[in-house]
Formats: sequence, C-alpha cells, structure tokens
Amino acid sequence: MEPDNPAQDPTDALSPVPAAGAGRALSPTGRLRFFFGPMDCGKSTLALQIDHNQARQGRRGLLLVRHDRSGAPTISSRMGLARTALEVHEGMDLREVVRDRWARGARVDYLIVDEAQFLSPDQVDQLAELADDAQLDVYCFGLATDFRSTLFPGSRRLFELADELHAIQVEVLCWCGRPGRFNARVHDGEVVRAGDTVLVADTAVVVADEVRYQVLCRTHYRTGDLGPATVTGRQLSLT
Ligand SMILES: Nc1ncnc2c1ncn2[C@@H]1O[C@H](COP(=O)(O)OP(=O)(O)O)[C@@H](O)[C@H]1O
Ligand SMILES: Cc1cn([C@H]2C[C@H](O)[C@@H](COP(=O)(O)O)O2)c(=O)[nH]c1=O
Repeated sequence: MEPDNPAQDPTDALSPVPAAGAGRALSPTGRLRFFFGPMDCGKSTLALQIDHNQARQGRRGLLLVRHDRSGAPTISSRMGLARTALEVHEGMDLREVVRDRWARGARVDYLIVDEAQFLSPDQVDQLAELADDAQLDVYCFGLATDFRSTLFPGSRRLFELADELHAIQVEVLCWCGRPGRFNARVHDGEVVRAGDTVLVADTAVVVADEVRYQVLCRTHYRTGDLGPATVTGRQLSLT
C-alpha cells in the first residue's frame, strides 16, 4: 500500500542516496555490530540469546571467544548459560577461519564474538571484511574500556568500524547506587592503576587476596573509594 503522504514515508530515511551509478543495485552486505558495557552487565547472556534466536530460524553461526573467565573456549554467562566456542588466538586470521569452514562444506551465516575487547585491531578489520564481502552478520560483545579507563585497542577499532553500536541497557550499579561504567581492578582492597591490560578475573570475590574487578561510578573510580564491603550472595565480607 502507498503511504498516505509519500514525503513522510519513514523508510525514506533509510534509502541509499542514488549517486553516480544511479539505478545500479547495491550488493547486499552483512552488518558488524558491537554491543558494549561494563563487566557484569549481561553481554555474554545477550550473545547466547542472539545465537539461540538466530539458530532456531535455521541460520548457522560460529561462536568465537578470547579469554573467557572460565578459562575454557566457552561463552559463559553468569545467568548459568554456556556454549562451546572457538578460542581466538593472537594473530589468527578470522577470514581464514571462516573460509576453512566453507572449504569443509559447513555453512556460516553469522558470527558471535564474545570478549571482543581482546581482539586485535587487525582482527576487527577482518570481521568488517567478512561483513562486507561475505555478507556475514557479525555480533561482537565486549568491554569498551580497561581498568585504566582507556579504550581497549580492539574496542576502539570496533567503535571506528561497526555499522551499529549498542550500549547494553542493563545498568550495573556502583555501591553508591549510581550507574557504574568503570571497571576498577582491585587488589588487597585498593584500586590498581597500573599493570598489564589483560588480566582475566571476575567481579565476585572468591579468595580474599585475589585480584578482582568492581564496577564503579566515575566519582568513586577517580577517588578509589570501594565503599563498605558487602556480603551478598556471591561476595565474601572483606571486613
Ligand atoms: N541470580 C541472578 N538472577 C538474575 N539475574 C542475574 C543473576 N545472576 C546474574 N544475573 C544477571 O546476569 C548479568 C551478568 O551476565 P553476564 O552475561 O555474565 O555479564 P557480562 O558478560 O556482561 O559480564 C548481571 O548483570 C545480572 O543482570
Ligand atoms: C577491565 C578489564 C577486564 N579484564 C578482563 C576481566 C574479565 O576476565 C574480562 C571481562 O569479563 P566480562 O565478561 O565483561 O565480565 O576482561 C581485563 O583483562 N583487563 C581489564 O582492564
């Protein structure tokens, strides 16, 4: 049906502007999407939900991960879901991974990449190429910033290249009740400000003197105030 007022057809805003080669069909492309948020906001859960919804419509996905907290090649959510994934190694060419699947007769319609902050910028470029040239839908999930509040190199490249950027909607609260956006690294009750970018650990305290992470608001990240130690279902009292 024609819209009542063609000038206000909302799909107009989505139409590509015909330029020099007007009339030529644009080739279809996949989309590169980056879902980001602080630790514990539900990124892995969403990754597994998206995979589930795609797979039940008959699409074939490939799950990739780098340095999952479990230490295994797995996408694991604190909600209890987990799925085996292919571990991405440093220097691995993700285009080769997909081509190899195709050569073995496997279909790949989409990619799910968890802990995408740990990808190298080159690997993010490869994902963009797979979206553009192989029409793959690529769903990446990861942190934007590290414990020093600077962008991870892989996340920076995703912000530069992705077709879609999605800040995860579930808020993780600082101990003061404000929304937390900063992933503080904590050791011996102090916020750590220097060290290796990659240090796999959880937000829950399991062993008292272990490194852990705590999501804080900007004020408390700056001042290094971790708040009163709490006893929740999964945290040990530090007092
Ligand atoms: N017992 C629980 N009941 C309800 N929600 C929970 C429970 N445990 C964890 N969650 C939810 O799971 C989220 C963490 O999910 P996860 O996918 O592991 O996060 P991320 O990958 O971003 O670190 C928490 O923010 C919370 O919303
Ligand atoms: C801030 C920060 C985090 N990490 C690690 C810690 C965890 O193993 C993952 C993030 O896990 P989640 O699924 O988002 O909860 O990243 C790191 O290595 N370096 C950092 O600066």
